[in-house]
Amino acid sequence: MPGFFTSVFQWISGLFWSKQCELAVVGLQASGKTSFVNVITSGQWSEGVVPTVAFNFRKIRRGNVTMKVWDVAGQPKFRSMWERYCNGVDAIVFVVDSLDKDRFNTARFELHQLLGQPTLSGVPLLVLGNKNDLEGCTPVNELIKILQLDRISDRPVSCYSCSMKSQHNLDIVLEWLSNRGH
Ligand SMILES: Nc1nc2c(ncn2[C@@H]2O[C@H](COP(=O)(O)OP(=O)(O)OP(=O)(O)O)[C@@H](O)[C@H]2O)c(=O)[nH]1
Ligand SMILES: [Mg+2]
Repeated sequence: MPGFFTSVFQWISGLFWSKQCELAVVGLQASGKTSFVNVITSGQWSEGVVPTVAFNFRKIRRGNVTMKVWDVAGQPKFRSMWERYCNGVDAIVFVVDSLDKDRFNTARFELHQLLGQPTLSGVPLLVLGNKNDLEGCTPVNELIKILQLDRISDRPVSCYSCSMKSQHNLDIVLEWLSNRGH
């Protein structure tokens, strides 16, 4: 019986507290953006993802939160599209391969170039240092320095080390995202 009351309470509170959250997921190619979207959509990890061409759009429901997700391609020829998909979202998710040290400078350049767009002023930013299941990954405090996240002062910024493969830290990532809903 308590279970019945709990679920009725959850249903009623869902009517009042249901939220919408629109996200754009960007970052260099092969950082794990599509893997992130797959895992939060279906809870399923799969090695067999193909590079995204242009973008994918997904709509998912997690508890009382409905998320609309733009998964944008990361290859150089697609990066000029990032601003268009980030415009008007509740949060930008920037995914970094935390092992790919050779491309950290490029990731920092592309991130700050994007955030400098006047249309994106104030949009909250979540940076994910992905692939922390692999040995040699860069810890979150180093990523914050390398990507110069401490210099961003015009918006809320968070950074987590995580893994789509092991799903480490995805609970706090989802919690952060649900708090961006309206
Ligand atoms: N070990 C490990 N591999 C991962 C993880 N996340 C993604 N990968 C692998 O990284 C590769 C690229 O993943 P994608 O999700 O396609 O990357 P993407 O950022 O969507 O790439 P583009 O669509 O080209 O921009 C794939 O081989 C994934 O299996 C992770 O957390 N751990
Ligand atoms: Mg992709």
